[in-house]
Amino acid sequence: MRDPARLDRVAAWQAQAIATQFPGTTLLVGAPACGAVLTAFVARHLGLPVAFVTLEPAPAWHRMHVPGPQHRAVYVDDLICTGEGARTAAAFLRAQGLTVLGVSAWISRTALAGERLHTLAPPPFQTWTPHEAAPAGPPLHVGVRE
Ligand SMILES: O=C(O)c1cc(=O)[nH]c(=O)n1[C@@H]1O[C@H](COP(=O)(O)O)[C@@H](O)[C@H]1O
Repeated sequence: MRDPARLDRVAAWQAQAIATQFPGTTLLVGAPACGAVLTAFVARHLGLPVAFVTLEPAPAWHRMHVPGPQHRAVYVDDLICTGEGARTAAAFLRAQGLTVLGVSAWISRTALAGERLHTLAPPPFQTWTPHEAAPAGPPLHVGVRE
């Protein structure tokens, strides 16, 4: 999402969902790249600290914050597609001694069995074919898979 003000509105909604669905959360863990940006926005609404994971070449903490094992963490992302990233991250957090309360996302293609998943909107994804030229009217989705 390119507009920070709009991102913040969704982040506020996601923060409210996390407060309701995952009470007792002490840390938000952001997915790589855009997930990290989103997570910082969400955390600001909850007054919680953040940490970020990198998944390639192997799961690791981003050096900005290596949290202790006492945390009760929620993994935050915008979209869950195959669920592989979320699963890998959750396994990493547990291996680091943290308690994983669940995963919060906007929408997911998978139920993410074995993890507690909460999404802002129900499945399924709506998928668009990228357009080269503007269609007769909005919306125009360029290079977007989901
Ligand atoms: O840009 C992306 O990484 C991305 C593009 C897209 O169209 N769909 C999509 O799910 N993603 C990201 O891919 C990650 C989820 O992929 P899975 O690990 O397959 O569930 C999330 O971090 C999403 O933000």
